[in-house]
Amino acid sequence: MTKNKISIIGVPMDLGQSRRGVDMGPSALRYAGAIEKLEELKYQIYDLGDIPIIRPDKPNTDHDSKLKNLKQVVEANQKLSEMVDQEVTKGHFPLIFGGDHSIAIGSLAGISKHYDNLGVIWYDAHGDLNSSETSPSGNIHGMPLAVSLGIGDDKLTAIGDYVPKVKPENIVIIGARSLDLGERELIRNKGIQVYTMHEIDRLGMPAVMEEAIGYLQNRTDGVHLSLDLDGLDPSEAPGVGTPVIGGITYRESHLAMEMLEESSMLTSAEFVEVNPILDEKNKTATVAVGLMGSLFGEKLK
Ligand SMILES: NC(=[NH2+])NCCC[C@H](N)C(=O)O
Ligand SMILES: [Mn+2]
Ligand SMILES: [Mn+2]
Repeated sequence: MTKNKISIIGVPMDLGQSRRGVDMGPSALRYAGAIEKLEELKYQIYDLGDIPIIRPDKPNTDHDSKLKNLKQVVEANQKLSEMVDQEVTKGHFPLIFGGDHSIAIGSLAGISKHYDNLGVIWYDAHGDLNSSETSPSGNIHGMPLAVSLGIGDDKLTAIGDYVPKVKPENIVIIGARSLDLGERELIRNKGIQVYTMHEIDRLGMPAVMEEAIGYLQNRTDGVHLSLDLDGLDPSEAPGVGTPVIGGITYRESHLAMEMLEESSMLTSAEFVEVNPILDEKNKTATVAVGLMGSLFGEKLK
């Protein structure tokens, strides 16, 4: 990692989807020793705590767009984008703890204004490329990557006051195995680079990461890692709200993190979708903290 100051921001958000528990993700990650691990690796940690999320009395749906809890998701992401922006301005590495994946809207809004060509690695079973028209669920956690491309509800795309946040050719999706029809169409039309489980099985993780890193190195001036724990196989990361079998293994994920750290290209990261209520003895947060170790330079010898 090029920076030695890390700013941690927790986002206890579960309003981008319908299962309770993912709002406890930041606590679970802290409980699993995230801060201690990074301190061991000699980083200076600035823990900004968790941002307040206003929970409505009952889940609400926007009448025109069927999006769930739109108002609260917009407010939280606006706040997150401002905080992230400040930390990047200070020269710190922003590390965001989710929360459901809708928080990537705020992370990317805060980070990307500092780069001409921000690269994004989307490590996930899903594409999160839906809009209100294509979403099967109305869950905003299935939309953040589309929103960052400028596609979706104006209230979401306008966060941070500029559109779009990322260019399709600067995105690499890794681990996809559940893509809705509209998402596939968008991937095809925009030429987004996707390594599905098919490519990971066929080429192997080392070749996939080498290719992905080479691809981004040539075209970006910073790279954000958005790691959804459901990218991993649910046998190894069971504490997630939308598990999909046939995922990336723990070992492959460690290797991916190590290769990213060797590339020194990463400028920000987030770990999302940890749901301790659905978990087994905090296994998923523990896996996430292990991966953070590799991402930030922990070595076996
Ligand atoms: N971040 C996630 N876990 N996203 C899951 C999205 C699932 C589905 N594609 C949807 O739009 O509802
Ligand atoms: Mn996912
Ligand atoms: Mn996701």
